[in-house]
Amino acid sequence: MSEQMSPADRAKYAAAHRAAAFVEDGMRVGLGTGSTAAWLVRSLGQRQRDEGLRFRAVPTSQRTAEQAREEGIALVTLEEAGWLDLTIDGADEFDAEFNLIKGGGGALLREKIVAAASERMIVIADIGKEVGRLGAFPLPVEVIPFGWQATQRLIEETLEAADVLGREVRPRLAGGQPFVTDEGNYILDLHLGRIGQPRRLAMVLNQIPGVVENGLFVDICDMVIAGYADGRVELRDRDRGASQQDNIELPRPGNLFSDIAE
Ligand SMILES: O=C[C@H](O)[C@H](O)[C@H](O)COP(=O)(O)O
Repeated sequence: MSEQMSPADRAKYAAAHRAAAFVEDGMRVGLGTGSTAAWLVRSLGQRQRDEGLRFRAVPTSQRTAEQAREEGIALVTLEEAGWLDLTIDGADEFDAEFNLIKGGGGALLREKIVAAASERMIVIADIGKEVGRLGAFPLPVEVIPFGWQATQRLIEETLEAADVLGREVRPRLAGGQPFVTDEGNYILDLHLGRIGQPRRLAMVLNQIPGVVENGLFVDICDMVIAGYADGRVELRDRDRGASQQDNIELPRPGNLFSDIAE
C-alpha cells in the first residue's frame, strides 16, 4: 500500500478491496457513498481493467456516480435494474447486531432504498466504527424543506416524550446554508449520545410529518467487513453468526484521486 496513506485509509481500503471480491460477472450492484465506498469504486474499476469483470451498478449519490463513470463502470437507474444482487456501502457506526448509523455524508435516503432493494448488503468500515451501542455519531434524519422547523420541533417533542437522553437536534449546514441532499431535502442531526432501541426509534421517527427517512439501518445489513490499519480484514456474517479473519496481500491502490481519502 501507499506510504502516504493514513492508518484509517489503509483500514478502509483493506475492507473495500476485500468486499470488491464479492462482485461477480453480470451482477447488479448498489454502490454506496463516502470515503470508504470511494475505495470500493476504485477497486472495482481496477478489477474491470485487470480481469475484464463486467457488472452494472446503481450509485447512491451524484458523487459516487461521477467517480464510477470515471472508472468506466456501467451505471443504470434502480428502475432499470429492478432489483439488485448486492449493495456494498460504508457506515458511520455499526454494532454487534448489524445495526448501522448512516448518512454522515447526507446520502442516507438513496442508500437505504438501494440497500433495501438488494438481495444482500455488505458494509465496509474501518474497525474504529464499531460501537457497543449506537448513538455517539449524530443520527441524520432527512426532512422535507417545507416547514422543516416545525418538523424539528415535532422530533424534539417526540424524543422528549420517549425520554431519550441528550436529544439535541441541529440542522446540518453547508457554507452557512442548509445542507441539501441529492433529493433536494434537508438533514437534521440528532445528537443523542446513546440509542437504546434503534428499531423502535427508526419507526417512531418515520411517523413524524416532514420526516422522509432516518439514518438507522436495522435488519438491512447482512455482512460487515471491518478493516484494520495493518491490512487485515474481519468478515462477520449475520446468518452464519461467524467471524472470519483474512490476511490478504493488498495491492497498491495506484492512480488515486486525492478526493478519495477525505
Ligand atoms: O451519507 C453517507 C454514507 O452513509 C456513508 O456511507 C457514511 O457516512 C460513511 O462514510 P465514510 O466511509 O466516509 O466514513
